[in-house]
Amino acid sequence: MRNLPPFLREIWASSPWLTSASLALRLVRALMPVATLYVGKLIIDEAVRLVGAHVPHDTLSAAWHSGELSHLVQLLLLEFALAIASDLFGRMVAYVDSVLSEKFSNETSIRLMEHAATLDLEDFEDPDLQDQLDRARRQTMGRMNLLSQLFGQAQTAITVVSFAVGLIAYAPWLMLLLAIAMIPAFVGESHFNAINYSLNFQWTPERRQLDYVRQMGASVETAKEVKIFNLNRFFIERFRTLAQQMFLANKALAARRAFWGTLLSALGTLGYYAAYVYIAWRTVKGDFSIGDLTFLAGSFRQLGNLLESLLIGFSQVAGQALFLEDLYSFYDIKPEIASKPDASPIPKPISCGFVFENVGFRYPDAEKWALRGVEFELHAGEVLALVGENGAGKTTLVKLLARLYDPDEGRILLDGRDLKDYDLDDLRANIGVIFQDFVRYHLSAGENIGVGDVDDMFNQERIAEAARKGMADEVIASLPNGYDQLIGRRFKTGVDLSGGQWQKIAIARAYMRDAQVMILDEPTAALDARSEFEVFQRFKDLSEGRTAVLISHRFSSVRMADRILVLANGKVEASGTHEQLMAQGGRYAELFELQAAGYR
Ligand SMILES: Nc1ncnc2c1ncn2[C@@H]1O[C@H](COP(=O)(O)OP(=O)(O)OP(=O)(O)O)[C@@H](O)[C@H]1O
Repeated sequence: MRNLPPFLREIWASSPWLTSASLALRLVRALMPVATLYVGKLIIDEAVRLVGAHVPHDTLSAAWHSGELSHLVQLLLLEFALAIASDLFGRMVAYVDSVLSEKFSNETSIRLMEHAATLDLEDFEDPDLQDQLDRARRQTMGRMNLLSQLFGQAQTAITVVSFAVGLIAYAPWLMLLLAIAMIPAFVGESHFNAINYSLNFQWTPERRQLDYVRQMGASVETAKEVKIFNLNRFFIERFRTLAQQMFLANKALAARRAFWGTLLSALGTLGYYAAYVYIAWRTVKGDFSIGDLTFLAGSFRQLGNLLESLLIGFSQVAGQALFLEDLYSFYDIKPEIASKPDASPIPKPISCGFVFENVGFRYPDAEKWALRGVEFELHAGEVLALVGENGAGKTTLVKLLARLYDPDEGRILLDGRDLKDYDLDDLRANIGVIFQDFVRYHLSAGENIGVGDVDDMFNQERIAEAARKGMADEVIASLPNGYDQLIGRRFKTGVDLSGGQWQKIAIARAYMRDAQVMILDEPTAALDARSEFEVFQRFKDLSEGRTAVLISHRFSSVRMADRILVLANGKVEASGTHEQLMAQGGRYAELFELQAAGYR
């Protein structure tokens, strides 16, 4: 329940106007049932009175002209107006609620995205966080009816009070009977809600797996391989097994809930009929009029239903509010990698470069150090190549440079100051990295390059310039709509590119950034030999005055670098120019020879 106040505050913040309108409409609507029923009682009493008053009733016109019917007609008109107004208000409430819910849900989604953007890469790689994010994401969709439900509860509560006031006037202790009869149903509902939540919570990893399997089984990204390896049946089988377990657990709960729900609500019904018997008896005795009987019986029936729905609704609201926990605990996660309050801007230009001092880093929950005792300098203005076998730690080193992670041991200096002292956004703005698993944005070709510098995203000249540098200009020239061509096959008008063409676009994106430090992490693996040669030739030329890091397994490219760092098992094993390393005859020479031999 403690999540409800912030929830209500957010609803209010998303639109004070709509929230007030919804509440005001509901308040009026809440009083209508009792008014309608009371007018009904007056109608019956009046009709009964007229029966005894011997109104001429041979024809309607005779009765009408006697003037005796006018009060009855007024009452009937009032009842009619109430019925129309009640319907109208009901529809207005539904309209306002749906607009408000939509607005609230959009704003929650935006807030979720904004918060997710502040989190560390480490957080994203944590399966627990992914579970939480998954549940939080569902909240934005699923909590829309919580709003209506919550407001509906307030409305019902007002109606209940209005009925109760009427009833207490006639028979106070009957109210008590009714309330007591409802309690077991309420307790039962609350109990099952709690179980339902914990079941949902427990099953989050499985549900994510289900989503994953479903996506793998039927998505454009996987279709090729799924067909070739005939994986359909494998995925379907896995889905079936997982889904079946969840289905059985949910089914068992639903069955228990239905059984106990029926039993406990029968108690409520018993209370109602006990009261009915009592009212009927008092009417027969002459304490109540026929109108009173209908009013009381109607009030009782409605009050009973309302109390039940209020109590059940209350426990449902409580159940739904439990789910808000996920949303708010997601908001509570704070990133560890952030700028210090007095962070400095990145020096322009960088004069000395980066120094790694005894740097060690271990991925969360990993036993093995990805990097340990790493010491080297990356001088300003040099082109440094990183080589090493798979898993040696090359990409990790680059991630530390861009502060996607912070070292667990040692420190990284930039121009003599710890990297943590600099402004994080400014650091990232000064580093252009293209990772080996770069993103293929299903946007236009121009936007794919433009995202390298979002502030200048629509500057056609700069985009064309970056495309030229990254050799993407030829790719784009061949597209039907040039820079405006949607690429990727997710959307209908999209045109897909070859692996190498995507890479050229990604490289152009890095040039778009125009950063002081350029990093290419194996971006050329899919390029043909000629393109790769050219990319590196240009990379070296265009890196004039910039600091550049290049990761590649192709030694023909690596040898162009000013200096080469050989990484092995998370350590720097050797460094020097191509010639020096060849002369040393270590791992570098060995790998180089291996590759060269393949070409002879
Ligand atoms: N996100 C991650 N979470 C946990 N461990 C990781 C993660 N990324 C990499 N590792 C581990 O860290 C070590 C270094 O990985 P890294 O990606 O830096 O290697 P690499 O030299 O770039 O390899 P490759 O040539 O295959 O790209 C590996 O042992 C790898 O298993």
